Amino acid sequence: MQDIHNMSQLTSADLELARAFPEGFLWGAATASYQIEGGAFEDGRGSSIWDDFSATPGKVFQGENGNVAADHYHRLAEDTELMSSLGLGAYRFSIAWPRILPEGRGAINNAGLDFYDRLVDGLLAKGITPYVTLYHWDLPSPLQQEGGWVKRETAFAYADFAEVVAKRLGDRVTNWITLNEPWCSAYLGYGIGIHAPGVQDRQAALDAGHHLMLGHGLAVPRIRAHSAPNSQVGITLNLAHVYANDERPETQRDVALADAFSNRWFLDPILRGHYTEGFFEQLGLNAPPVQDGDLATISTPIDFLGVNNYTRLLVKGNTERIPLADQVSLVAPIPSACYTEMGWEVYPNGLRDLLLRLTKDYAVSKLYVTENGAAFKDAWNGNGHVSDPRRVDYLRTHIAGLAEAIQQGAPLRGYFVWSLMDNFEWAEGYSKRFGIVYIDYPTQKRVVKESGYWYAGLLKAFNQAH
Ligand SMILES: OC[C@@H]1[C@@H](O)[C@H](O)[C@@H](O)c2nc(CNc3ccccc3)cn21
Repeated sequence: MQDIHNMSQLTSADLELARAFPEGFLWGAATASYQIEGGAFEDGRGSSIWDDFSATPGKVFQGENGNVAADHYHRLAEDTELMSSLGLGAYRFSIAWPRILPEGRGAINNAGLDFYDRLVDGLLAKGITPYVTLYHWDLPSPLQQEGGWVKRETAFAYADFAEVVAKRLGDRVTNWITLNEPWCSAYLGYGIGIHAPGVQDRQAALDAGHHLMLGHGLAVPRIRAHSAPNSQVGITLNLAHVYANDERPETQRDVALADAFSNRWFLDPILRGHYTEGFFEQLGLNAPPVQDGDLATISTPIDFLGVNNYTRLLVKGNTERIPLADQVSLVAPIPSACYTEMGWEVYPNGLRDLLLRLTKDYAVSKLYVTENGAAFKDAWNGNGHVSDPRRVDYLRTHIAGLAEAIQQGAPLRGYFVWSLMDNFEWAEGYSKRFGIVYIDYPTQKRVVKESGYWYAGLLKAFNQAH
């Protein structure tokens, strides 16, 4: 891979931005197993709920699936070389539970562990620090057949899975993320059913959310027991700062509701040891099946909070009726604002303000932005690189917000751009591209985008400044 650092077109302001970050700040990129690996039926891998969901007509854009994806399963050497050429300090990836325990529990598939062994060793050989997400939504199908995350037993199966992986990789992996976005797993997967497993039952979402958090709490000590003493364990939550569209009382009321549903549902149990007061009533639902000791387990101390953020929430109070927490009306698209291909408003200050709120309201010792990025209409004409100026601007403005947050006291230790490469975007299939590297799926060619050159240049400037 040619040295791509010299091709970046950084402005003098970009160089100054790179220098604004403290020594030791970690720059990385993130992916997830089902979204990039492919190799869906190889070397003993079992089926996941996303294999099943993708195979269900009407669930995924054009019936697309992760059978091949970006074929990462067969391209470890090429892709780790690509990461190295970008100058990444870290790489966040997830473990496919069905590769390790095809039945969800019981028999271990060593070929699955061998794949991640090779990946970790490849990263370390190139000086790239692995950040391992143990669960990024690909629950083994047999566990869903028993009820999945609405069943308490799944939390215990997850902790067993986490220990199997930590036993194999814990001598080399020192950065662990138990879950990616339990809010999405619970609400999108079990509440409104637009993600796997496609259940539409809001009470089930609460129950699943509780068991996901229980699994997190059960797994933390199991991971620590098999990792080096200097290891750190955290969890990644998708969070968004909530803004009021006006000063009306109903807007203030709905801002609190939106914050409870979007953020505090998981922040409060994990970091404060209790659910938000009145939360279940605000949803018009029953409490999940909390057992004695659960909240103590869920709030077991963690070393960092991973934050996935892409946009903000702008709330306009509803005067006609008092909405339920998950039915707050958001402000319609604003003519003067910019939106990504996902329909998400581009609002860089939202990431800064979110990090400052977390610093102010929650006792987090360390924060990482474990995902931030944007989908735009990227095209490649078959030669040269891919021009994606809107993504360059998205990254530039959001990263500038990180520097402000650090300056104002946020204990931010690193940033992972979503994503290293274009990939399977869940129900959107391959129609949405988030990568800083373009994937030409018919040929599986990797084409660094303008944003990839820019990010590589920023990382080089940062390294030169320290
Ligand atoms: O949608 C982009 C990424 C996705 O590819 C990742 O797998 C996932 O971790 C991820 N989370 C968000 C933010 N959360 C979210 C909220 C509503 C719908 C979908 C995602 C964005 N993304």
